[in-house]
Amino acid sequence: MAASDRLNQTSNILDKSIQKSNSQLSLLQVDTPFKVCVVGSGNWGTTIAKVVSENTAQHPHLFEPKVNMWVFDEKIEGTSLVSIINNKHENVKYLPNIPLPENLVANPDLLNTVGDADIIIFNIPHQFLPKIVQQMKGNIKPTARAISCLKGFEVGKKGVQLLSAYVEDELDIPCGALSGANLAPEVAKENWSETTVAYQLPKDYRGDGKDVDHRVLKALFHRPYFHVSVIEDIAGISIAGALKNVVALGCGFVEGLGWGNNASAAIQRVGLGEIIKFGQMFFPESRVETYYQESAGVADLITTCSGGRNVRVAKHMAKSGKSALDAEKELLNGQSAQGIITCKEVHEWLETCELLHEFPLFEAVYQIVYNNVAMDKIPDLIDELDEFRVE
Ligand SMILES: NC(=O)c1ccc[n+]([C@@H]2O[C@H](COP(=O)([O-])OP(=O)(O)OC[C@H]3O[C@@H](n4cnc5c(N)ncnc54)[C@H](O)[C@@H]3O)[C@@H](O)[C@H]2O)c1
Ligand SMILES: O=P(O)(O)OC[C@H](O)CO
Repeated sequence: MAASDRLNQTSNILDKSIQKSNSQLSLLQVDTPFKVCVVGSGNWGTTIAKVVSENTAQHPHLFEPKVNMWVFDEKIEGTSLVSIINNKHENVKYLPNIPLPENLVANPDLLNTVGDADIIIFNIPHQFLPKIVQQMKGNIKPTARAISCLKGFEVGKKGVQLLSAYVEDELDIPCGALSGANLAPEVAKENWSETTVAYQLPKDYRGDGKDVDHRVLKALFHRPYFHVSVIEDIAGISIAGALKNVVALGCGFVEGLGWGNNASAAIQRVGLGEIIKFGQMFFPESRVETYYQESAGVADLITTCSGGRNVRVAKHMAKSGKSALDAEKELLNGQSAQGIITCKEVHEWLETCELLHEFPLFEAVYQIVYNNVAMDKIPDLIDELDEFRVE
């Protein structure tokens, strides 16, 4: 077959698959279209807001087209970021050079953004979550449903908590999660990638067509360039998403030291073992299969360790001798590398449980970031306690 025929055949297959998925969506009906909002407008917040706004515009029988995005407003050369986004349809600070849909509306008023929403998508660096959730208490629809796109944990009086569980407890609404191998700039440019959404129907599920279910979530997040698998394992995808950021810091250290790909692969091997162990130990409801079957597992570990912000910040620390916070500030223009906070949260939790020795890589990353332990000690720190090695 000639190359042009093969190309035509591929394009026909793609067209048919898009037609099939559109016709499945037109069969999906809801009583009243859901109103969607996004809390957060950083690099990933704005990207996900773009994704869902494209879908709400395309499926008005399922969703109200307008999507409100809460913006923690700031001045950019004297002009408010909110007004720049709404006039220029671009988030010039956190997602420059990406045109945003006109039905995506930036809103600086948190309560006005979330007050009438049926689906609330959380997408902010997780250190800001408690303050935001406190403000939202009593100011949302009791029937609202939430999805957390955050990667991290909440460590407090209740021990180590998934962020989705924290939202559920604080706001008394069901909350699922979205996590995957998703570097925001690539998704924003509409380069193909996959993601995983996890959601469990709540006890007070109001019925098909009346409430959010897996099909509604697929319709909300799936795009031709962003393929969504919807599962129930909220814990599995959230643990993998949070902890791969700590592993990525470890990869950045060895890469910054100039040790190359083998060293980075070794860190990822040990890291994956510790991620799975952490899940089994503290969240036994998480499924080991999720780590290798879903985008939110190994695939996210690989992409983050290849080109994410955490690995870049750690490399910069290794090369410049700067602290984690200084490196983050210098490289990321207001964005966050969540591994810096997550390794501290993990350390505090494991210390409370007297289990630091069970997670040598996580602990080594913490000691390097917070106690100036030399990066080139990583192999010894890991080797001492690496339970996967045969003596
Ligand atoms: N960027 C990515 O590639 C990516 C991909 C997948 C998941 N994630 C996860 O998504 C979550 C959000 O990340 P992001 O990339 O959108 O954020 P970001 O790192 O771009 O952070 C910047 C955002 O933080 C906001 N902010 C700053 N100070 C604040 C304050 N005091 N209160 C509230 N907000 C404040 C800024 O306004 C801006 O919206 C994180 O948990 C991250 O790990 C990120
Ligand atoms: O850029 P990072 O390191 O925050 O990683 C981004 C995403 O979590 C990758 O899926």
